[in-house]
Amino acid sequence: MATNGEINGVPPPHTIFDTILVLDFGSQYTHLITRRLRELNVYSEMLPCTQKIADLAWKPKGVILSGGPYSVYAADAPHVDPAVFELDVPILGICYGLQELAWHFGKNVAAGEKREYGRTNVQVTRHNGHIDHLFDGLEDGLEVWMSHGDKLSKMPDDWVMIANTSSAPYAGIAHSSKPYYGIQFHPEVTHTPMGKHVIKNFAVGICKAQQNWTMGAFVDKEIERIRGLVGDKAQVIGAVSGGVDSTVAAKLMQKAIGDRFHAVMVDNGVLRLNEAVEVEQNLRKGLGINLTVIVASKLFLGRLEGVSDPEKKRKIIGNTFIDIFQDEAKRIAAAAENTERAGKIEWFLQGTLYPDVIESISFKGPSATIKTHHNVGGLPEKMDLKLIEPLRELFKDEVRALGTEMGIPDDLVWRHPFPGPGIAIRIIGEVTPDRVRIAQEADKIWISEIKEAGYYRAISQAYAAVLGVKAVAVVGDQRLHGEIIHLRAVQTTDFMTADAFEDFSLKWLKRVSGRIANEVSGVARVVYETTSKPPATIELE
Ligand SMILES: Nc1ncnc2c1ncn2[C@@H]1O[C@H](COP(=O)(O)OP(=O)(O)OP(=O)(O)O)[C@@H](O)[C@H]1O
Ligand SMILES: O=c1[nH]c(=O)c2[nH+]cn([C@@H]3O[C@H](COP(=O)(O)O)[C@@H](O)[C@H]3O)c2[nH]1
Ligand SMILES: NC(=O)CC[C@H](N)C(=O)O
Ligand SMILES: [Mg+2]
Repeated sequence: MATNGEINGVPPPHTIFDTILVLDFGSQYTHLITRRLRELNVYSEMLPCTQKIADLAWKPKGVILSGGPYSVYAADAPHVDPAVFELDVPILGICYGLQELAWHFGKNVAAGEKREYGRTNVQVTRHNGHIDHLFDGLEDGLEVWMSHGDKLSKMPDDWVMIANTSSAPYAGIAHSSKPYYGIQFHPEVTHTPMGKHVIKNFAVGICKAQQNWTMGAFVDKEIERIRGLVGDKAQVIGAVSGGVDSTVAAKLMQKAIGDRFHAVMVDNGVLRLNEAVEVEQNLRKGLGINLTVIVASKLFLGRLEGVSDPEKKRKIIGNTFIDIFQDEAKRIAAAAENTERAGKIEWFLQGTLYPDVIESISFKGPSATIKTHHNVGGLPEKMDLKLIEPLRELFKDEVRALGTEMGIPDDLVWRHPFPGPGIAIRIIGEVTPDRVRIAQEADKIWISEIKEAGYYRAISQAYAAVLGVKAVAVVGDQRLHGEIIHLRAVQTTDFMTADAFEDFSLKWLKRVSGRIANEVSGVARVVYETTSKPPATIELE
């Protein structure tokens, strides 16, 4: 079925902004192509390579075919719908994408003698006396990153070579009369320093896509879209943690439908120190969001008593959260029945981001199972609510830019992520009220010192945890058998891999450790973790 995702006559971004369609052949870098385009303020969406062009009810300004692990000549290799060549728009093939174009036009791709992997230099070549527009401004060549084993055995008819390397004659090819291009290198990775320039030449120079994708342009259109979707009466409910995603999504809802959006925050007793009070201040007073905070620390800590297994802790917290949220939703719904200006609660707000969407639609080959995403344990289905996901087209840095655009203060927009199960997975062993207090107080000192030293933004996530084994210390001539505080600070771009932050001096760490040991009662020692992920994970449990 052809659909452009239009709801109540309100069009989605790909019908408003010039859009470059990225077709994914399964490369681990495909999402980066989309990222680079967005950074150039060109809107881009990714779809799997199996996308039928007839099912696409919007027209892209250009199409990029990504890299991928297959060999185009293999029997089970994925191929683009040939209708893509009838769209009459420019096409750029990257790596597998180049090979796919060559295969379509000439079936002349074969296994190379050896893999070409790593950095190399590309020379830009002239044909008809000039270099190709794809390489405008790159006449002197460029350093690129390659990762392929197959190669073009011969140029297809009607194609010309536009770039080469010392070992590969076909680093760049172009159709002689149509705007079709192929490059064997990966312009989307940072190891190709001028790669973004090549992508810009294609998207802006060749496809003529407008560079008008900004959060300033997005915000008004999204507010209109939400209003169209929800209508004049329906109400929306959403779980809000005070984290970046839910806060930005909540602010957008507040701007669109005011108090018909109901934000619910649950104080589960394992939040950061004073977090619930601060979130309430920031969201309700600062941002005007219709927020209810439910204090349920006793219920959560009661159910966690005697539980040491991390997965059990997660389950208990998740289930308790759902119980509380459902009760609150019923209460809000009952109250809503008596108001004239508003209707039923029909929607559930979820802060799904574009990486979640990409993860669930990316091409993983014939045997792939598609992953599903639930931020809050399948609540909307259980409660028979429709899902509203205003951030589902955005990457995290776009969410931050959108937050700033809507006047959300920097310390909220740049806040480190905090896991749903909170401090419960930062205490090894049983979660007791005293251990929670120790973790919270130590974390407060750790984070405030990090902020004061100017490290907060350079660090992706930092926290203090309780190791749950005791050590001996001497405090005021008294023997203390106390807790060991574990400090963690990591740098990461995607939270899949991470490195321990290494810019702290030992002197600075010693001072902060001293503060924690002296100021937090019950602490005997303080350690800083240097393990990266993998093998470790970011959280302790
Ligand atoms: N204490 C809480 N009260 C209400 N909702 C919560 C709470 N903890 C988590 N949630 C819900 O779970 C979702 C997922 O949390 P997640 O940490 O992934 O996102 P976030 O908190 O919005 O942003 P960030 O990734 O910056 O922490 C939140 O968006 C929110 O809807
Ligand atoms: O909402 C959440 N519920 C969880 O159960 C959970 N476990 C880990 N995390 C967060 O995920 C990122 C990666 O963490 P790990 O390296 O520990 O797996 C980090 O940002 C973690 O904080 C969670 N977030
Ligand atoms: N990175 C890629 O797209 C590789 C394409 C193809 N599998 C090759 O090895 O040549
Ligand atoms: Mg969070």
